[in-house]
Amino acid sequence: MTVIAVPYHLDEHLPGLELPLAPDHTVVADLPEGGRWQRMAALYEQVATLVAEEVGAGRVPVVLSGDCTTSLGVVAGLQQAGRAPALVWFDAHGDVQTPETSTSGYLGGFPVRQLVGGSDRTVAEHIGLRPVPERDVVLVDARDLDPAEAEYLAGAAIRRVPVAGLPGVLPSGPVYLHLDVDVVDPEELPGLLFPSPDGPGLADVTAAVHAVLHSCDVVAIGLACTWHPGTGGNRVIASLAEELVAG
Ligand SMILES: NC(=[NH2+])NCCC[C@H](N)C(=O)O
Repeated sequence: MTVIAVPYHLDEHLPGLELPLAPDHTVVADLPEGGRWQRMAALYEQVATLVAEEVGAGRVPVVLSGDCTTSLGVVAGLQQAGRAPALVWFDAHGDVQTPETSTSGYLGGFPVRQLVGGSDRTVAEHIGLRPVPERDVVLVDARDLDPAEAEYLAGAAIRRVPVAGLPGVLPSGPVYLHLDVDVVDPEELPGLLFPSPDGPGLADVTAAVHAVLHSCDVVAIGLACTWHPGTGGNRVIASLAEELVAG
């Protein structure tokens, strides 16, 4: 394992973001002037390069960031290293928005759709990210879907399961395990940017993550620390984060 910190929320540097693990590497980039996706593309290019190097050296990167879009760089890095992964994506949200369908305009609601080849293509084109087939994507507990997301998922090959339904759908090849902490019920994890009620508890999420780590060939992990800085999420999530590096 190797812990990589990317202390950003989208293109915004958050040097004070509390992370639940001490990093071996921290990615900080001089981002160009320009559109937000162009700025994020410059950041994720560095993430991809570092992930590819670490994977090439036989290590499993655990990438900590403040959002879910950093996953674009992680998956591109895995592809560069010859380990094109399936995705097991824990998140309260679907993250399958597009510029046309998003009513909030929140760019952090796009990354799964970008990973399967849709939505805004700026980052994918800049860093050479190839589409992950929809059938290789499992959304775990995406309980908070916008109407356009529900409509898209109803016609897509992406699978969606509750935490307890995971054992039946685990992929057999290399896996990128993504964990947006907002999958956890907000009663147990206050301070989330996008709290979504009625989620699984921390113990159930930890058990499910443990099962993925032990049943799949997990080649990289992304931990999206989507909390407001200063709200103590890093402490609540500490034992779950330790589980990720224990492997
Ligand atoms: N992974 C997340 N926290 N995503 C938040 C997305 C919220 C909402 N679905 C939107 O697109 O605006």
